[in-house]
Amino acid sequence: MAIDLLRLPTDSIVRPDKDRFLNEENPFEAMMSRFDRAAELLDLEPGIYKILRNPEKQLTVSVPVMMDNGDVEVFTGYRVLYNTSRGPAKGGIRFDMNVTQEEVKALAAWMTWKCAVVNLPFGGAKGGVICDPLMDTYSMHVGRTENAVVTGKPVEMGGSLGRREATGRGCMLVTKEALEHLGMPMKGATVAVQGFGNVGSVAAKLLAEQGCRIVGISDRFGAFHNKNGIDVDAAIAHVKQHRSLEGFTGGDAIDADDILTLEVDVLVPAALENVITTKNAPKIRAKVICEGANGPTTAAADPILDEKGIFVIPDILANAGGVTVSYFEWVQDRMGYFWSEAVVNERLGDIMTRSFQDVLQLSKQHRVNMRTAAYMVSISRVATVHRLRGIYA
Ligand SMILES: NC(=O)C1=CN([C@@H]2O[C@H](COP(=O)(O)OP(=O)(O)OC[C@H]3O[C@@H](n4cnc5c(N)ncnc54)[C@H](O)[C@@H]3O)[C@@H](O)[C@H]2O)C=CC1
Ligand SMILES: O=C(O)CCC(=O)C(=O)O
Repeated sequence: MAIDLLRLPTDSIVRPDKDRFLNEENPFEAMMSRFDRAAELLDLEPGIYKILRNPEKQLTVSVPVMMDNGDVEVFTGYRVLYNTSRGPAKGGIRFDMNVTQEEVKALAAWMTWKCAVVNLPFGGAKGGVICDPLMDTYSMHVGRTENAVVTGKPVEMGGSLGRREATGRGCMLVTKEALEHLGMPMKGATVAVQGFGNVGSVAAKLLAEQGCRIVGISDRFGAFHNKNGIDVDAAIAHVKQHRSLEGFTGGDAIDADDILTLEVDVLVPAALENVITTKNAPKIRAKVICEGANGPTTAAADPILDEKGIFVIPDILANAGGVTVSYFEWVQDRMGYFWSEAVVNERLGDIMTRSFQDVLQLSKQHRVNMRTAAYMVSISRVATVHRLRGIYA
């Protein structure tokens, strides 16, 4: 028989010490400490608090793959369904040799909060496995073409126009909102971008189109500074030709770490987790940080950025443009009717702007930073559905 967690006395809850970071770089702990802060401010009831601190389901799988040479290799993969109360668990699969279960758990939780902060009818999940994308294999299993099951597909196969640019576009849109809120003009605002792949290069291009001056860019192979403004199209063309920024001549080469500490209006970390830590946070000189990557700032670095008065647009909001257009892709596939790129971008704009304003309003109301406010918006939306559907739904 199920115990009604809501009826337990509050003092039976052991809340972890929110100021204690066992491992600054453990992404799941980072997620949890932010979750705890928001849950406390929301005065979340004990039952829902406990439910939301744990993934619904975790699976470890062995995936057999027939290699090109005919040999069969078996790869380990993880799938974490963090929460499905708001809808099917959305979240891609990370293909990487270094995936860990803790990382997949954190990414699945972030997908839950990300989908909720932009109010998509999805829960959150993530997977990690080492092989090529699976849509053909999945379609083979179900005996028909299942376009709606995989998002980020080529447009010719049921993908959405605008998906490739969506995450970078979302970064540009929330940066625009943030600068307007802070009374800083977009035109002439200086920007540094770490990571020049899908998210970073598109964010740089779209911010430049809005009048910003991109003074620093970097990727795994090089970092460049140009106080007069980098020609972003030339940098994109360079990467297209050489597959990296190495050898780019449109700026002075600088140390890779220095991209994060340039004196700029806006810093866009769009490469990796855990790049802003207690070590370098005191040296960061940006006024606004737009987190294009998932988890670029450690939880222990948050208070340092707060003390410096840096306005951080948190990852679960800043990079939610990608999952939003993936949602649009799912909707279009289910209808079998596809929107023009202008319609996709307009609807993305509506969602990103409204979500930014929802978070900003709560941040003012509770006098908390944007990250805590974003978690509060998400957690309260997920918690509401648990209450409406019954606590165990
Ligand atoms: N692509 C998407 O739609 C979304 C991506 N994200 C997150 O954004 C981040 C970037 O994703 P993508 O742009 O799609 O990946 P990508 O693989 O296209 O680009 C990654 C970029 O980061 C650079 N990079 C890697 N290590 C670096 C280092 N040590 N220093 C500087 N640059 C480094 C790479 O050289 C590359 O330019 C990831 O954290 C990803 O999880 C989040 C939401 C959606
Ligand atoms: O739903 C998608 O397209 C993936 C989005 C994603 O991986 C993320 O937001 O971290």
